Amino acid sequence: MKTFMDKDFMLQNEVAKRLYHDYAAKQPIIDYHCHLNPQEIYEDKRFGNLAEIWLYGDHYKWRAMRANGIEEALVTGGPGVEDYDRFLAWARTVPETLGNPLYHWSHLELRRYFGIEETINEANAPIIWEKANAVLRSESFSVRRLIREQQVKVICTTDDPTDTLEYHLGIQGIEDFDCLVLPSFRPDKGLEIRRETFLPWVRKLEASSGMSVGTYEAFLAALDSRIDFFAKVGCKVSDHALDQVLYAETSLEEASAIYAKAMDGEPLTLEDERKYKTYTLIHLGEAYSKLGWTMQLHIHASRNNNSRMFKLLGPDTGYDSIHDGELAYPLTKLLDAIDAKAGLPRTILYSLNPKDYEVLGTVMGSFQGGGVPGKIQLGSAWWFNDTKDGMLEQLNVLANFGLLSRFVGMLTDSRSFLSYPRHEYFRRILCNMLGEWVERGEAPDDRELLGGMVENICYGNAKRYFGF
Ligand SMILES: O=C(O)[C@@H](O)[C@H](O)[C@H](O)C(=O)CO
Repeated sequence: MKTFMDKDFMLQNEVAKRLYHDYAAKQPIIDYHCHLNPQEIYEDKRFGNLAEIWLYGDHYKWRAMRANGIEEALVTGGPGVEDYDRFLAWARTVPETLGNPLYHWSHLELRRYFGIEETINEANAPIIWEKANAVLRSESFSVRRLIREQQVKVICTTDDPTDTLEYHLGIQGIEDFDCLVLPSFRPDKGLEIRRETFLPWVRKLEASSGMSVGTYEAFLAALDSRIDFFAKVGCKVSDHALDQVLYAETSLEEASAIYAKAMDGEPLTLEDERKYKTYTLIHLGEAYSKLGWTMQLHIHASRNNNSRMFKLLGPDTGYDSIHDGELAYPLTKLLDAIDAKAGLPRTILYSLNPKDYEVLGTVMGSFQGGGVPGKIQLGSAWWFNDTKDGMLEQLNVLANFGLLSRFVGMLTDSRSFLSYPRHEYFRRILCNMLGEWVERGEAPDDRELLGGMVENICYGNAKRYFGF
């Protein structure tokens, strides 16, 4: 019987062990999509205790705690609730998460950052709390030190077009920090024309660009000016949440009239939204293509389902789920329209719904080319799918429908600085899958072929693909 989480964790054969230890483990990390706060990197934040760094923003853990019957005050905090109380509630929950990646991630994080090998449970909570906090209090434990020690070479945060990017600019001036911290252009609030956030956001765009937004064409010009600003700060990636993929044939005149209705506070129909989003996304896709940026499309999330808790806690607090909806038709039409305008940019297609993988795996093939290896990517197993089974499913679909060897690999998509072991988790799963192919005689035991593939998927492909 294998020891829990030893050096060969999740590596079930000799080829897998060799591929991981000799190739994957040595590769630096490019985390091209996450939700880390650039201000905390710039200020080199230190953390007061394990609850602060582990529980303050991680809605993955919050969901598990709620499912375990932990009262909300101990999940997201409340009057009179001490940090240790929250940590103890999490320590009580971890044993119940066995089978969920949180069990593996939590133990990996204690090992990798704190050298703690105790099993997480209520009995061990005091010693874990004491040991981890002693490390957190040490002079060397800061955000930038964490990033450096994990060999993270690129971080792409998720940023609103109206953001000043002051901290990204500030980080560029830090001499002894060799990690690129780049913004990602995420204009969701400028696309959601039927939401109450739209008009206030347009005013923010007007202020941040210093440009008029009185007409739709002026709005697009203001957006373009923010794209240019982001590019000057080093941005190479855009990102869109397409909770539903909408497409409708339209024109500048129609989109302009819809924008004018929105600016006058008039109600819009779903058809209006389809047309507005279509024209705006085509415009943005053309801009991304001209800049050589990568366009990420995050499809089929159902967000903030619990309206009662949304009012209390806001977005990204663990009340989301997998959405479904029409995909093949609107997505192929949208991608084709962008491609016809200026050639599709490098595009990564993520879906939160694994039933979409085969559709995405074949849609990819309709738009490859331009001399760019892996130009269109099937995005890594996202959010609820970044489990062992979910990662294997995405890797197998990509291998069956496209070129696994050209995959740009894993990302953390996290708000926590302790999440880089998710890359290790992915790398171990990838190496074990390839090792199993060799063990079954389905792949040659060719060190150069397999080792090179592993190094590329872990790091090399992303470095070349994004142009970091
Ligand atoms: O980028 C997104 O929209 C999602 O990843 C979302 O931010 C979610 O809260 C998340 O981070 C899941 O890992």
